[in-house]
Amino acid sequence: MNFVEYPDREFLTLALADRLAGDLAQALRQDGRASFCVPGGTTPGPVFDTLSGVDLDWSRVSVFLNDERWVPETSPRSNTRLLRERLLRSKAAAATLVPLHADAPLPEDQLEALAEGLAPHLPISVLLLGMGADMHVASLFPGADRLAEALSPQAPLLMALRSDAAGEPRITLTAPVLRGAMAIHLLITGAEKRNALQRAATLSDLEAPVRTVLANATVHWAE
Ligand SMILES: O=C(O)[C@H](O)[C@@H](O)[C@H](O)[C@H](O)COP(=O)(O)O
Repeated sequence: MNFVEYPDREFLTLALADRLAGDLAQALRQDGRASFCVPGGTTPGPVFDTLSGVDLDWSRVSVFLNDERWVPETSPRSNTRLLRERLLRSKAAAATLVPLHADAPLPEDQLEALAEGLAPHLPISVLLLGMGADMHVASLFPGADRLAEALSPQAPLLMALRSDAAGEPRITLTAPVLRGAMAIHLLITGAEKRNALQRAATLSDLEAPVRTVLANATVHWAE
């Protein structure tokens, strides 16, 4: 793991957006297309704001979430809504959104169709992840009902998981899909998450699911 500490959050935002844009540009040069997998939650908004204005051939970039909360897009908890409002606008409006949500009561109802839509965009060229203070990434929560299966090398691309900490049911990319990314960046802020990351070193993957991507990740941190 490569740990990069920034003087403040604004510095982090600009430097990380620059790094992600560079990785995406490299993937476009190499493969003619790029896939960009991003987190929801509260931390990445400013990075999305900056990236959305970056000059890049966004028309050849597909964008999808690490995970989605099974709520309608009108909900303030919808990660898809966050993506549309903060990333897929300005220059990045030309990117293609690969959905991780559809209108159905349960994620299981749509899992197969969503996985079929996602498969052509894999492997992930550039992966950005957030992390909770409980050391979850995507919706791989410690204690989630099907966590062991989602961490296993044989896991399907997408799974529906439930855990008390998550609130609503989740749909999430699984560990092998996340680990298969060409470039992996983890964005965390604040002392609590930094301490959690240090603690993860002494725990198992089931206790600290973030471990599943750490070996090849660059961690970007600011207070
Ligand atoms: O839907 C989600 O909740 C996310 O994709 C999740 O994995 C997120 O990255 C972490 O929970 C950190 O969230 P914060 O940035 O809000 O702390």
